[in-house]
Formats: sequence, C-alpha cells, structure tokens
Amino acid sequence: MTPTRYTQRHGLDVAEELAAFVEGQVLPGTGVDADRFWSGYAELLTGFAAENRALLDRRAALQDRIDAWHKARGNQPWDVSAYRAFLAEIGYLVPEPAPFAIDNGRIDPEIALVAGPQLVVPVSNARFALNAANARWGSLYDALYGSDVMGPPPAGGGIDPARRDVVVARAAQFLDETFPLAQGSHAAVAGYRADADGLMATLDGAEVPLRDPSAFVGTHVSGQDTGYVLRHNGLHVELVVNPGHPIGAAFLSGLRDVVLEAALTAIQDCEDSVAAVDAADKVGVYANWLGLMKGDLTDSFEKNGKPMTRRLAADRTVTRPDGGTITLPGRALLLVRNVGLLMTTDAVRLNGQDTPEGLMDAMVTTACAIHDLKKAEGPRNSRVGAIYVVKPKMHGPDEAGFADRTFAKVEQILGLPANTVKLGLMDEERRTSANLAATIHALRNRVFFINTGFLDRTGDEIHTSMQAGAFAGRDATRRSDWLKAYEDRNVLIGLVCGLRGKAQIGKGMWAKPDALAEMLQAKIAHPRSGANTAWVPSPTAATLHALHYHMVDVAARQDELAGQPIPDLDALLTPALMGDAPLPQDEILREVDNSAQGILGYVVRWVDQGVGCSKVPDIDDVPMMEDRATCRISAQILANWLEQRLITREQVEDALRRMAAKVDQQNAGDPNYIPMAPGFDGPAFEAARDLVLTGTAQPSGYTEPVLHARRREAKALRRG
Ligand SMILES: CC(=O)SCCNC(=O)CCNC(=O)[C@H](O)C(C)(C)COP(=O)(O)OP(=O)(O)OC[C@H]1O[C@@H](n2cnc3c(N)ncnc32)[C@H](O)[C@@H]1OP(=O)(O)O
Ligand SMILES: O=CC(=O)O
Ligand SMILES: [Mg+2]
Repeated sequence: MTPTRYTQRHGLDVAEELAAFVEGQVLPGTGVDADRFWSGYAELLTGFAAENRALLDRRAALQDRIDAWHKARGNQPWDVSAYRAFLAEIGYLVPEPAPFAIDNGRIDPEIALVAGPQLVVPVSNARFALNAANARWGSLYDALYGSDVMGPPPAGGGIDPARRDVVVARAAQFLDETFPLAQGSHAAVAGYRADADGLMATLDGAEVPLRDPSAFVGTHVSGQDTGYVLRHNGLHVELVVNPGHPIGAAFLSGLRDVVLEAALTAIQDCEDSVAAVDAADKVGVYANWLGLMKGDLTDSFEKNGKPMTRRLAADRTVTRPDGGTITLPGRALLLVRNVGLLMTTDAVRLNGQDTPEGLMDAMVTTACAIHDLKKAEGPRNSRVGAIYVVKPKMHGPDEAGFADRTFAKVEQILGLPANTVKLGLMDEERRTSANLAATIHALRNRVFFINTGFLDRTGDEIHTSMQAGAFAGRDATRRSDWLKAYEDRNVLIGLVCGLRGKAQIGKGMWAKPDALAEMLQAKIAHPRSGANTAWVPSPTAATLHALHYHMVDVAARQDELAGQPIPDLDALLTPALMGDAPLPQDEILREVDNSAQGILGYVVRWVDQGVGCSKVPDIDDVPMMEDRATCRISAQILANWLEQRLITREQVEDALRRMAAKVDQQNAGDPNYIPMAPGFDGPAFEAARDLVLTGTAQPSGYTEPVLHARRREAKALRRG
C-alpha cells in the first residue's frame, strides 16, 4: 500500500488523491467551490466527530451492561419481563413517541407509489453498477431461459428449441394471468397490432382486445422491434414483436421477448458489498457514483470473447394511442448506501486523528449527487430533485437523530434546500427494531424507507445476547420467533407511521443468487407481507421478482394490514437459544465447518483481492451471496459457541485449516488467488481467525475492523 500523502485544507489533512478528485471532478459544476467544501467539512468534523465517538461509546456501554446482566442471572429461567424492565432502566428501550405521520416531502414515484424489486450492487464495480442502473428493464425470456426456473440452467452455446418453447409458454402464462385477452390465450396469438382503439391480438383469424383495454399504454419502436407497452399494478411490461428476429420468427405472433419493468430502484453500495480501506479505494468508489450522477459512467470489458462498452441506458419514448408521447425511465432510480458510524478513515485527518468515514461519505456522495439535481439535459435520476442515501447499522433513535442532523449540516454546507437528502433507514440492529417508531420519528422529515436488513440483524441478535447462552445455530436463529416479530413489526409500525404512499417498507436480500426457482416460490412472501420492495442480488433476480408484484397488489395488502395489532416486544427480545434442546454434536461440527467455509471463502477474496461481495459455495455446494453481514453472522455464531463452551478453540482452528484447504481448491482456477494452505499464516487466513476468536470483543460483532486491518496489511505486503 502506498503511504498516504496529505495536503492541507482548512485545518484538515486530506489525502492528495481525495483532494484532487473532489476539486477536479466532483465540485466543478456543482456551484460549490473548494473553500466552501473544505471549510464546511472541517466544521462538520468539529461539530460531529466527537458525537459520533460518543454514540459508539454508548453502544459499548449498553453492551457491557447487557453482558453483565446475563452473566449475573446465570442459569435462571428466561424472564422477559425482568429483561424488558432492565433494558428500559439502562435506556436501551426508550418511550414510544406520540402518534405521528412522516412528512418526507417530494419523493419519486418509484419509491412512494409503485411496488417493485430493489437491486443492490457494489458501486466499486463499474460493470455491475451500470448493469444495475440499466436493470430497470429485464428480459423475461432471458431470465427464464438462463436461470434454474425452467430446470437446470443451460450449459451455454446456442438456443435449445425445447427450452425456448417452455420459456415462451411460461411467459404467455404470465401474460394470460396479468393481461388476459377478452378471449383466448396469448400463447395462441398470431400477431399483435395497435391503433387508436388500443392493442389487438389476432386469434383464429379474429381480432381480440385485452380484457382491460386500459392496460395498454402505447407503442415503443426501437430498430426492427415494435414494443407494445402495458401497465399493471403501476409496473410496465413490453411485448416486443419482431418477426425477423430468430426468436420472433419461431412464433406466429412474432413475439421475440416480454420485457418487464424490474429494478425500480437500485442501491449503489459503498458499504457491506465493497472493500474500501484507504483513500485510493474510496476515490474509486466515489468516482463510480459520480459517473452515475453525471450520467457519463462507462466501462469497457470483454464478454464472451468480444470487447464491449457499457453505458447508462436511455429513456424510452412511448407513443400513446392518441398520438401523444410519454417517456418511461430507462434506468433504475439510484440510491447510494453510505457506511455506518463505526469506522474512521485516514483519508481525512483532523488534529492528527482519523475521522469518521460516515461523515466523509455524507459529504462526498451528496456533493456528487448535486450533478443530477443540476442536470439541464438528459435523463435525471430523481425527477423531484431528491438525493437518496441509505444509512446502515444505526442503533436506535439517537443515532438516527445524529444522521438527520449530519445531513442537515451537509445540506447547509453544500447549499442544498433542507431535506433534499432523503434517508433510508436500515432496520438491521436490535436497538432500532426495538425502538422502531422512535427511530422513524427521528428521521420523519427525510425517511424514504425502512428496510429489514435481516442479515446484519441476525448478527446483532447473536452479539447482543452473546452472554445469554448458546444460540440455536445460524439457520435456526433465522427461523425463530424474534425474526417473525421483527419482520411483522417493521411493516405494521411503518404503516402506523404513515409510510404508505410516501416511502418504502422493504424486505431483505435473497442470498442464494443462483437458486432463482426457489426464490420465485419463496419471495412472493415479501409483497404478501405488505412490503412494497425487497432486495435482490442480480438483474435476473430482479426480473423474476418483478413477477411477484404483478401477482400481489401491495397497496391493497397494506390496506388490509393497516390497524392490525403490532406484535409486542416480548418475542422480539427473546433470544433463540438452544436451551434444553442442544444440537447433536455432529450437527454442531458440521455447522462449524459450514460457517468456517463461508467466512474463509469470503474473506480470502476481500483481504487478498479487495472483492467485497462474493458467491461462495456452502458446505452443500450451494452458491451463497456472502458479504460483510453474512460474514458477521457466521463469525458471531462461532464466537458465541466458543464463549458458551459448546465448541473448543482447537475445534475452530481445525475447522479453519481444513476449510481453508477446501476454499483453496475451490479457487484453484483463479490466477490471482493466493492459497491459504499449507502455511495458514497469510493476512486472509489470519483475518478469518481473528473474526471468530475475537468475535466477542468486536464492536457489535462487526467485521469491518478486522477486515480493514488485514486488507491494509495485505496491500502493504504486496507493495513490499
Ligand atoms: C446483507 C446485505 O447488505 S445484501 C447487499 C449487498 N449485496 C449485494 O449487493 C449483492 C450484489 N450481487 C453481487 O455482487 C453478485 O451478484 C454476486 C457477488 C452475488 C455474484 O457475482 P458473480 O458470481 O460475478 O455473478 P454471476 O457470474 O452469476 O453474474 C455476473 C453477471 O451478472 C451481473 N450482475 C450480478 N450481480 C449484479 C448486480 N448486483 N447488479 C448488476 N449486475 C449484476 C454482472 O454484471 C454480470 O453480467 P455481465 O457479464 O453482463 O456484466
Ligand atoms: O443490509 C442488509 C442486511 O441484511 O444486513
Ligand atoms: Mg446490512
């Protein structure tokens, strides 16, 4: 790692590459000059850095009290009333606010009004980040053909006609369910045509309209394609007709694709899916976000042996039956996830000290987004002039209030109207879930979503109750009553706080990126639960998950749920301990191996290659999305079992070594891969060890301190 070289700005030591990036690329065109930016940044740090530190100290102090309480109770039976009283006494639980409704100003319809998938992507990867932005529209034919939904995915090569036919039949079934014809099936259509009276399908020599003709929006012509655009539950679907296309030519209708409006929103992630540990990494992350906000980001790479350049998709012009035109966005509405409160950065130093990374993200990502607000031509990200920042890992209302004031200050520094920055509240730490209404209240003028990040939330569940006993295993912990209470409370509290029609109530990630048939079965539960968005790991998953929002009318579902009693805190606060039914030893050891493999498979790419999100096979060889939150769970469950003497340190060390050898084999085809065996002494292996063996002592069980330190070490070694 190249040592950071600094330049002075208004009392700050700023890494040279960051200063050059901000002054050379971010600020020109924003109306904010460098003096204003850096003097404001210095004021922000002077005013907020100490409070940031104090909030972290408060987390630690509460955790100490909770640990001590559990230890003092020893083997007494679980007493939730006593526990609640104790949590209230120490200020972990705060009083409920008086009834209120959020008042978050102007919000884009993709968030406030239309229910649909939310894609998440590491913004550090320009190729993926552009793909995510363009995943607003996704080919249903491709998603069905290329995934496991219609049976094992194809090996590659040309089109298999038998598979093509089942894909086309499945898409026709979707059309029949969503846009039925007045009679007959889309599968039997011999041609589509639109005129002033709407869309007509030819069936058995006669012309048949849609059962609901108002679903037809208009026609979108592109090259040789004629697209008939329909709308249902606020989501658009395009029937793409082109009889000259190899697929279109195979069917009388000439239908060559059914394209769905898919990722309505996409989170460009600076947090748990990226590995950014120094000024150079952070500039890389910010540069991609800046390119997305300016609209000029491109990436050139080779795909299937051919060079290609990816750029942001254009909007779609649709001609209505009356001859008028409308524009449909070509890109997902982009949100940016900043980092949380925990980490400091040496990219900006004050009085010789590193400063909160979250404050740097707040300043820089907001400044980048001014380009979108000021855009005079070309598609804009937010059509209402908002900036959407997702704020992760906040613990309760005080931290949310801190975030609210931070962004108020950032707005003032950057000359933005108050509450231009809208905040997405990740409900992913236990103190937030337990005080959700109060936390939303603290953000009531800018909250645009409350999302259950159940992965971090599971990690925090284990860490908070580390001393209560042994948890019932990684998966069992996620199937427990606390989790149901958490998910249900999030929706119902969101509705009570007036999020309907103004903000998203969101659900978490589908973490098996290749198991999309299973996702299609399972993830309909999210819209059914009243959530108007839920996370998906890829554009293909977004296209398939979009089907669920045609099957469920979320607004109607929210109406049904409004007024239902909110599950009380008892279930939420009761940890899922093994208690009197310990797992058999062989299952314990299998889960130790599984967690060790997940940690190592993830960490080795993070530390040695700077890859923040990976597909890692689990012990059954099912590829899993691993990011810092899933890593937190695996590390915390092992730390908890060690702490509770369910397993020994020797067993952990043994599992780590055996699994490291296995992970080495799994990565044998990667020319950049550095094996962990047989030495087991490189920074990646050491990181995995640290995460488990020091897991109890890590703040809230977070993985960042260990990962950052070991990645910096790996970078330094490489330099040597
Ligand atoms: C708990 C949490 O915080 S969850 C939020 C954080 N997690 C995420 O953001 C997960 C995002 N997803 C990903 O990073 C990836 O999908 C992974 C790491 C899970 C799998 O990556 P890979 O193994 O490279 O995927 P795979 O080989 O199946 O697919 C790659 C293709 O899909 C695209 N793709 C995959 N995921 C995404 C995505 N999230 N956004 C956009 N495009 C994507 C790639 O661009 C690539 O297509 P291309 O060749 O046309 O560029
Ligand atoms: O950020 C999402 C989570 O599940 O954690
Ligand atoms: Mg998270």
